[in-house]
Amino acid sequence: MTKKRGFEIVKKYEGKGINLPVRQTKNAAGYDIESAEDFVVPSIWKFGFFNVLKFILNKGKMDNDKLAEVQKSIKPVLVPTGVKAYMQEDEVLILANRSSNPLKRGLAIPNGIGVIDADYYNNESNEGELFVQLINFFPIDYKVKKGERLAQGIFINYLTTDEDEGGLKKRNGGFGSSGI
Ligand SMILES: O=c1ccn([C@H]2C[C@H](O)[C@@H](COP(=O)(O)OP(=O)(O)OP(=O)(O)O)O2)c(=O)[nH]1
Ligand SMILES: [Mg+2]
Repeated sequence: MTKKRGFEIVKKYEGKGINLPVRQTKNAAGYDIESAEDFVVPSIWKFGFFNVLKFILNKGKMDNDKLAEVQKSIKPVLVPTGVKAYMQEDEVLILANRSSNPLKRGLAIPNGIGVIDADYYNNESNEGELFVQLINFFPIDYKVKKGERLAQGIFINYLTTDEDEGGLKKRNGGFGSSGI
């Protein structure tokens, strides 16, 4: 069988009990993607609240170091999955949240959806490992268990405009690797 699309375990997590994503029901669109580790998604309030309050009381003025500290405390986390996805050149894997996540766990994907490009697979910086970007808007930290299903991956085709042959850059990572 020629390989068209699928998931593989990245080298770093070989032999570490990672499950490849599966669909739960016959016609489910999404392959459920699990956390590769126990992981804490800190509440955005826990560390940020008092700093934000100070910021407001200070009428929006804050020195750069303090501001960096505030932003860091509210930053989303990248949960490792231990898996990478291969697909055809005209395909993309969409990482969508599970609808139960905001309701039951306060977990949201702040980038809306994750876009996993076909050329992310086996990139030289992280081998193409998928990461789920999350924030926790509930007031207490959320403890993710290894193997907990956090997001779902949906493979789709994408279209390109006339005479577009693609960019010239080589993908060597994610999360801003192509520049500002
Ligand atoms: O939720 C996500 C979103 C992205 N990625 C990886 C795969 C994707 O191919 C790469 C780049 O994503 P995107 O193009 O959305 O982010 P960017 O900020 O534009 O980064 P880059 O400059 O690397 O393209 O990061 C993930 O692992 N999870
Ligand atoms: Mg990009």
